[in-house]
Amino acid sequence: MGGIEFLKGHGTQNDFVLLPDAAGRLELTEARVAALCDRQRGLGADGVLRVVRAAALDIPSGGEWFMDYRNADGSIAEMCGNGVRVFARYLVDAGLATEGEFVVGTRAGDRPVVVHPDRSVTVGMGPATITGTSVTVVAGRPFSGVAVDVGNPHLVSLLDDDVADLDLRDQPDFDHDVFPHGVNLEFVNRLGEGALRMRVHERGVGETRACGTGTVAAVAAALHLAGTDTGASTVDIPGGRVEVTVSRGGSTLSGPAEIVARGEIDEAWWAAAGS
Ligand SMILES: N[C@H](CCC[C@H](N)C(=O)O)C(=O)O
Repeated sequence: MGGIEFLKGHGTQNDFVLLPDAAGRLELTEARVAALCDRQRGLGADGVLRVVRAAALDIPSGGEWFMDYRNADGSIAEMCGNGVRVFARYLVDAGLATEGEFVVGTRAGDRPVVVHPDRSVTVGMGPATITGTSVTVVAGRPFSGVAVDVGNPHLVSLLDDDVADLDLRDQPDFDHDVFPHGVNLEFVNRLGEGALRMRVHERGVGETRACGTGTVAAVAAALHLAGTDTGASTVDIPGGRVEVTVSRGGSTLSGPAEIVARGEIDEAWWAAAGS
């Protein structure tokens, strides 16, 4: 009995299980996503990227393919920047898209991508909108932050203390009135002109080694605090380095994307994991 095709990939060590499912037939329950992402019981990942034709979902999209992103806890998020890079990489490797420019559909809207010959990918990340300020509490210490909407919600705290010293093992507290649907929390050091360092505690996942939408939020927040809304920066995350640009017209994220493996999920495991 055949299994269910999957691939494993990552963008700056933010890792994903990809599920080719052109017709959208897989029953992707929260329980199944959580079991797939479990690093002992399942394949292990920060999230799942279902690869489905936009037409199969009746979602108006300028792109042929839609990225159905799920967080490791099974929750749905509007957008995943590192995920789009890996998704685009897969489409080109699978011959479903041509290297160069094309569009990927997401819950946050269409996202133009450029898959470069060196296997890196640039994503048009849309607007990064400053929506206010709020506070987060990490291991008893409060930090003020800038709220940024990148299609998904972020709170960016710029610190003088080295972000390496933060204990992010537990979910930092945040204001649920400001973020009723949860929030991704970024902690950032300025390294100098056009260079940031960041760690992130992701909504629906926990601390990850990278967060694409989070790096865009971090650059937008740093620019805002410097009194502008346009600029570019590298962002060093535990999983590597990305390049971000932010302007009034939108934002871009550039970085590596790798497909690591492909295989089959056991049908009996899939059935049992679903409930
Ligand atoms: N955890 C995020 C989604 C994934 C974001 C991150 N993996 C990225 O690369 O943007 C959220 O719930 O909004």
